[in-house]
Amino acid sequence: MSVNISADKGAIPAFIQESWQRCISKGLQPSMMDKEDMLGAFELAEYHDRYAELLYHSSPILKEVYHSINGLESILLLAAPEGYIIETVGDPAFIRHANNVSLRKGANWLEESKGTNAIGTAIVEKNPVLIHGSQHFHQDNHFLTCAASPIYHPDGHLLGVLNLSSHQQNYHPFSISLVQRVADSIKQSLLLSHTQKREKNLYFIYDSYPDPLITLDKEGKVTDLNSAASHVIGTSEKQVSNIVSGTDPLVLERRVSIKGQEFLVQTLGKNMEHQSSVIVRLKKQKLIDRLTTNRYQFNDIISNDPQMNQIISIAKRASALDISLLITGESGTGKELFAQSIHGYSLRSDKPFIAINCSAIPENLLESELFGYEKGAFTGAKNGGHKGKFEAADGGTLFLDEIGDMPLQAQASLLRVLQERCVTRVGGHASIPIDVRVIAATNKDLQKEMEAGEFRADLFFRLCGLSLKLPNLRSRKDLLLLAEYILADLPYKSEHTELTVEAKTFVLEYSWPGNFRELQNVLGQAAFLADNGPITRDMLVALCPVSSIKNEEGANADREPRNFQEQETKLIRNALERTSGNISNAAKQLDIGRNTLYRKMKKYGINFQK
Ligand SMILES: Nc1ncnc2c1ncn2[C@@H]1O[C@H](COP(=O)(O)OP(=O)(O)OP(=O)(O)O)[C@@H](O)[C@H]1O
Repeated sequence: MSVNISADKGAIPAFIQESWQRCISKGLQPSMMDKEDMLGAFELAEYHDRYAELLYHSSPILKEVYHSINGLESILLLAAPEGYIIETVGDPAFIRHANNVSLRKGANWLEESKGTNAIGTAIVEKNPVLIHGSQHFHQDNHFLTCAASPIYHPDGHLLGVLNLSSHQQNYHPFSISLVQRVADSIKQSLLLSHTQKREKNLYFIYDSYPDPLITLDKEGKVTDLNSAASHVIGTSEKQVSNIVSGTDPLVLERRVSIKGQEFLVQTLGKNMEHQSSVIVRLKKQKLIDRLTTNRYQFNDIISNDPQMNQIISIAKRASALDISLLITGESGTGKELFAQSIHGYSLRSDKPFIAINCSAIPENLLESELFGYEKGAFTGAKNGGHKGKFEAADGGTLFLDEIGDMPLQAQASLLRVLQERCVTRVGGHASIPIDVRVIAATNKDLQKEMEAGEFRADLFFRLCGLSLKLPNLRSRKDLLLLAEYILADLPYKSEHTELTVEAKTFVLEYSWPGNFRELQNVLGQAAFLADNGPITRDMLVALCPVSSIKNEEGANADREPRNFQEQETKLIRNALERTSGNISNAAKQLDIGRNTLYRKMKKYGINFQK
């Protein structure tokens, strides 16, 4: 046969003409088959191993389909993506004909081997194809009519090809849709088994998760608990319900006490597959201290605020010097974040970072926690004695959080340790040398505390080799950036989780007394409330105490902007003030284009003078 593409053009589908062209360009000849590419028994067995999952899911389906088309003198074949036939089910009489052209297990039916044919061309086209009679490139195959469909793995890669072949006089228009549907059934079967495996894995993770996990339905009824939860709480439905009762999916964290142990109850969010259920995690709280491994680095500090950036650069320089540091700032401004980053940036970074919250430890235990104790030092002291935090932090950094709350007696002992660079355990005599850098932090005004006689001035000067005062959130110029960062980091965000213009105004106007932590908490709850939609001003207002709205513009600021225009005008004025009238920067902060900003300034009659 000579392949006359132009003569047949009208009747022959374009993809077949293209296939013929490929065959010709590879030097194939319609009248002559190339040498057979046939797998040996051993290689075929290897293919069976490689495609065991496909064979497992398709074999029963192929048998069932064949059963329903039995009598049509046909053969169903499964080929690997490499073109080799790995499974056949068919009419014995037809199988003999098929054998004559190597339409059998082990043979390769890529276009390179067999010219235009349903298996090879479906692999090229990545779509179901029908190749009928003389549309086959090789003359020997003209007696066939074949339909083939690719089978895709649930993750999208080509897993094989399903082919139905018959005598061309038995051609039936349903053949292509039949192979397509069978290929789909095989894919569904694979998908189901993958989902089941995934669910099993998820359940395994849920059940073996080290913290107690409890699942609640939308009415707040307990539907499941993992092994850790049954171990900690017991399996009595009443006990479990008591612990989670009142769990509001919008309240992300609260504390409970179970058998004398403190737990943080955290709502992990909606279970997406069962829209309305909620998973609650109980996280064990260490009351006394946090033996923190160093977690944060300077890179983790989000900032586009000039003042904050300057503090970061000072803190980096101070990291290298082994001086003591005092970090001050309101609660939630990032004092511990800085302390950890400084440690991570210093030459002590491979040594321990130990944090201790001076306000969380009962007064009579603070010294033994800091300096350790010898056996029998006090009632309840462990027999072998105990290392204190100074010894535990040896070589590294000790972070004394809430130093402003340290009792005076402990302050005196701390001063001695800092001066002598040695600790003596409570109840002991030996002086143990220590090499520890101290970083202290407080949200109190130590100056006032000193004036009131509550804080020792000599200790203050010891601690304050350098002081870093962290700005509060309301004075920062990068509030919207922080908000964006927090939203982007939420596990349950969607592409629509963003602040509306009015909500952005609110973020800029609210005074955020709880600083970063409050912003994080409010946005986390709002995103949850928004249920994958935009976060509105109303949602934020509902989550924040109204009394904390900033009051910057004298008498007029007593009231809320009345409408959208007023809000937008205020938002624009604020942005221009913050950027000293720099249009590009203001537009960037507002997340709008420069031209839009000019247009809006004109519209609202804003004439900002630098
Ligand atoms: N600029 C920032 N970038 C990224 N995360 C921040 C930033 N500021 C604060 N945070 C985060 O806010 C939370 C509170 O920070 P941190 O605990 O360091 O504050 P703090 O000032 O020590 O608070 P407190 O005085 O209540 O102990 C932490 O999760 C911290 O990671």
